[in-house]
Amino acid sequence: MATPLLLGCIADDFTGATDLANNLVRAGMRVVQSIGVPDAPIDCVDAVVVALKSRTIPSHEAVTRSLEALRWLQAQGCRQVYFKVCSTFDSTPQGNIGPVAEALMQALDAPFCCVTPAFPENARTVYKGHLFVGDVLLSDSGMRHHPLTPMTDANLVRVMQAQCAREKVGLVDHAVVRRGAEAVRSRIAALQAEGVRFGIVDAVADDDLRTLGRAIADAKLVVAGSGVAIGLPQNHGLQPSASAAQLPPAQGTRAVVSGSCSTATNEQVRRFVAAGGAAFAIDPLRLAPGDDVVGEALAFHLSFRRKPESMSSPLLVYSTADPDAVKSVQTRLGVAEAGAMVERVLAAIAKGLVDQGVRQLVVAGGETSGAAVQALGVRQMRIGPQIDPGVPWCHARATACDADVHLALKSGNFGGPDFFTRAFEVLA
Ligand SMILES: Nc1ncnc2c1ncn2[C@@H]1O[C@H](COP(=O)(O)OP(=O)(O)O)[C@@H](O)[C@H]1O
Ligand SMILES: O=C(O)[C@@H](O)C(=O)COP(=O)(O)O
Repeated sequence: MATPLLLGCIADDFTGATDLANNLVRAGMRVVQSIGVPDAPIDCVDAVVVALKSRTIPSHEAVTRSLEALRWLQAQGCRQVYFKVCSTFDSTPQGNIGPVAEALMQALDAPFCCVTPAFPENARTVYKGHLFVGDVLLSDSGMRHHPLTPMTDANLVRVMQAQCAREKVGLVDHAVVRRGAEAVRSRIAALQAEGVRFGIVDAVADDDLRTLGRAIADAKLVVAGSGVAIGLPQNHGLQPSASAAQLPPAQGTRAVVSGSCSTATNEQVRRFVAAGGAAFAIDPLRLAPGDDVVGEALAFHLSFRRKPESMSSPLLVYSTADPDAVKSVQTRLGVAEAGAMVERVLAAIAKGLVDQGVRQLVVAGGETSGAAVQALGVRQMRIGPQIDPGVPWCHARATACDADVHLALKSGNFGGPDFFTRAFEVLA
């Protein structure tokens, strides 16, 4: 057997997985991200992040897939399990955070589990159990318009409790966290004595996450955004390391495929187009009757590349739209149907672009990234330099295209407004 893993991670989407892997790498762990459950042991790593696409699938399927990932991680001797969820707690009233967390807790026989999406570096903070995105409550942020997981309640104790069938949810509030790891452990013991088994943990700064990391050094399970990752490698004496971020030199041409409709992505698309970037817009209403939009996008790309001055410029293909436009498409096509149809088309375009020579590809959107990475036939990703908090460049074999590619999977609300141009500068 390979060396036992220090940390086994299960991420509910692919951008979330790279976000977590990025924070672990920066805090000094050797990490491999696997797309789905690996089929063989992975040697010389401290942590493996198993990326699932389980955020919006039916709960029972999310539970089954997460338990499969858990069994593999347990077979690698992992000591602690990290269920990575979104920093905006993206979920539906049915789950899947609660059902998966309960199933993992039961399978691990974990007596208690801390839960926090806090990621202060990306302006996600939790105070009195309420999640803030920047200066506003989650329910007042752009997340209330998310196409698949609109978030309309910022009270995470209430949101988590509504998704749990068995366990009670309590709060480890900031007054406790501020007093240090011992105080957090005492609060956990007090909650357990009351029969509470999940604790939403307040965190408004990185120091709070480091405190939490120390407090849960021996915990079997943690449910969190990527923020808690900064506090776990320290428990194994690991120090931040720069060498973990080296990737092979970048080659080929550049492209961005965007299916995210989040506020940050809308602004990134707007900036790119306003600056004169080459862009192909997808109208979802043309997909239902079966128009060959994939063929049109790829023909557009080929004609763009015929211009010699275009060789180093990225091409953008996007379905990104504002909340009103998304709503109108969903009314015509159905929410799930529209999402799945757009994902399928963008994934086919991503594969087609790599077949046409793109080797540096940014994909915006968690579900979109999941679909694209599966279409490319990627099995494992090496984590490289960070572009913006939560988004690293990665390097992978795209088996479906018989090519090596640099990939950046951008979470919807991550990245600065000029992300679609600056990402490539970081790689160069
Ligand atoms: N114009 C559109 N109308 C309706 N749905 C869309 C449109 N563009 C993208 N979608 C769908 O919205 C969802 C966006 O989710 P995702 O890719 O996870 O982005 P984010 O990271 O911003 O949450 C996907 O299922 C995608 O196919
Ligand atoms: O924690 C986060 O916010 C991200 O890692 C993440 O999971 C975002 O999901 P998407 O916005 O669907 O990309």
